[in-house]
Amino acid sequence: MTAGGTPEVPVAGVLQCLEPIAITKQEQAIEDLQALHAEAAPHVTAVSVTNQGAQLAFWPPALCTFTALSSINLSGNAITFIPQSVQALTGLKVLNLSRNSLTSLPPEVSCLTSLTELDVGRNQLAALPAALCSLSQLQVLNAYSNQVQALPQDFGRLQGLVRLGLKSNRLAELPASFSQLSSLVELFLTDNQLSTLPEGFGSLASLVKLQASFNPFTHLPADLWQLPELELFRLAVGELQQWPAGLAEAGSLPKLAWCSIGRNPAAVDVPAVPAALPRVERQALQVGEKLGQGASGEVFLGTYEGCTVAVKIFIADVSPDGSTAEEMAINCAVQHPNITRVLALVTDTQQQQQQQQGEPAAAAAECGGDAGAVVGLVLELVQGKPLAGRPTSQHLLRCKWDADASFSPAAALRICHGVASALAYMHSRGITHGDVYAHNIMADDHWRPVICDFGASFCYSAAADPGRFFERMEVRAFGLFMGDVAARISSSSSSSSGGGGGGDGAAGAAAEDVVQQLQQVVQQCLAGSAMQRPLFAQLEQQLLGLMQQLGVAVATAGEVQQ
Ligand SMILES: Nc1ncnc2c1ncn2[C@@H]1O[C@H](COP(=O)(O)OP(=O)(O)OP(=O)(O)O)[C@@H](O)[C@H]1O
Repeated sequence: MTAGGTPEVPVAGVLQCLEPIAITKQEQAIEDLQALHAEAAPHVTAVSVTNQGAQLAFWPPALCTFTALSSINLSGNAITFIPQSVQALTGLKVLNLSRNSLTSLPPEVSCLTSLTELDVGRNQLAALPAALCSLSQLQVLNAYSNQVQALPQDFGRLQGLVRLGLKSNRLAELPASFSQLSSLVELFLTDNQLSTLPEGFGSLASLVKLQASFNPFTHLPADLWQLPELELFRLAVGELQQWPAGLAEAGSLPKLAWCSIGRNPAAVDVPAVPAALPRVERQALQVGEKLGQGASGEVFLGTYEGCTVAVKIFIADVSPDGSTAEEMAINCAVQHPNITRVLALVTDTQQQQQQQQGEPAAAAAECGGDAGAVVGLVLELVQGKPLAGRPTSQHLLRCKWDADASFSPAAALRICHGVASALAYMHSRGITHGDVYAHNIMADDHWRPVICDFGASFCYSAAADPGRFFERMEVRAFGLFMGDVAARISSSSSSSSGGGGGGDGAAGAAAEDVVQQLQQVVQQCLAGSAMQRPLFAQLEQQLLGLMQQLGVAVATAGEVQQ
């Protein structure tokens, strides 16, 4: 508990004084609690009792006498209801009640007129009260993992909402007023029962991120394709029969850069995993240090047939952006020097037996219809690390780069050329990566980039996409990536290798000229009209031309070729 100007106070002790019966376990005790309460109540601005091992069985009513409170965090307790007296907390701005046992919210929440953030995720709410809709200051509402079946009809009155989390509920439709949420930037609808979105959805003029995979969408409103700011659209695993043709020509979704539509009838089936690909039993693999972890799996250093490799073990049979089986199948289908190479499938016979006996098991996927519980991939080890960190909610859809990340002109060109080459290869086979970000691109000592993570990838029919919308969309993601790399070019960078590192005099001027040209290529990729963007094959050639101007060699696996 913190109070402006007063020392930090162990909150569990204060709450014990206020509501002895509310705490089932108590780990701390302090002296003279009554005096402390009397002194502290008017000043305390924040209370946090969370994950301390001391579970609150219910909301301590006396907490509502702390009228100076602006933040309450009671997440991870066993609270079943919020008392009516909560109405006194008119100055409360942040309320976190996630991971409790709430079955409803009282109408008195409408009195929390200063509330800007409300987190009621992972409870047992069957509905959100209509009273919530009067919270005009509310910017963040998180209600993921509940059992909400419908939103109040007036939901659109929440016009200050910027971030709305409704993942893993039972929503079958959204109210018509939803289109009035004009400030909404991030919307999470993954894993509901939605078969469409309301007409007028295209009025969400601020929407940048729309996560809507794992819904039985059969159709989408026509105006959705006009969303002017939408950059990320996840729509995997649904019933969508057709992706509208002509989106590129119509100037639709001008800022879309990341998309996934895998496992919809509108996508093309992924290729079968080659039968000749070796399989190795999980128990027979030597696995060591963890190299990384993402939403879909954990990656370890391992040994396979005497070679050091990376072993990716999937943590569930679905990932936030699609299914693990499709991710594996697509990764197996692509072979390119700038794409992480699959050496073998990892199987788990024990797990397969458990599944056959009807026991729950961890991730296991049928790859291409062939038998066996495939739980992971043996991958060629990339000697290097991801170029940047994942985007955080603070950096909405933009990777987190180290403050000192810098590239020589040569290194930057090698990276950009390698990625363009890999994406040209993928799109020539009708595959969209779907997640082109610096955090999914690793680079080795020679600045050979390697694209990994096919969790959002999908196959499409080039014939049904004559304007090449999917490719031009992904060119925008590449342009954003390339812009980040170009912004970190320094002619004095120690990343220089293979010539063309800049330096003094004529060489320096040539490097500067090339960097300027690279910036122009970035701008072409970011063109507001998709049809004006170049395709990856052109980009690969343009970047190769820049490398040649600077005398830079293409970096390939294990060697640098002139
Ligand atoms: N072939 C490889 N060689 C070395 N390290 C690797 C390799 N593949 C992945 N890694 C490491 O493991 C991390 C996670 O891998 P990956 O991005 O494939 O997982 P993910 O669960 O799909 O992630 P995301 O949350 O982005 O979907 C990478 O960021 C990287 O650090």
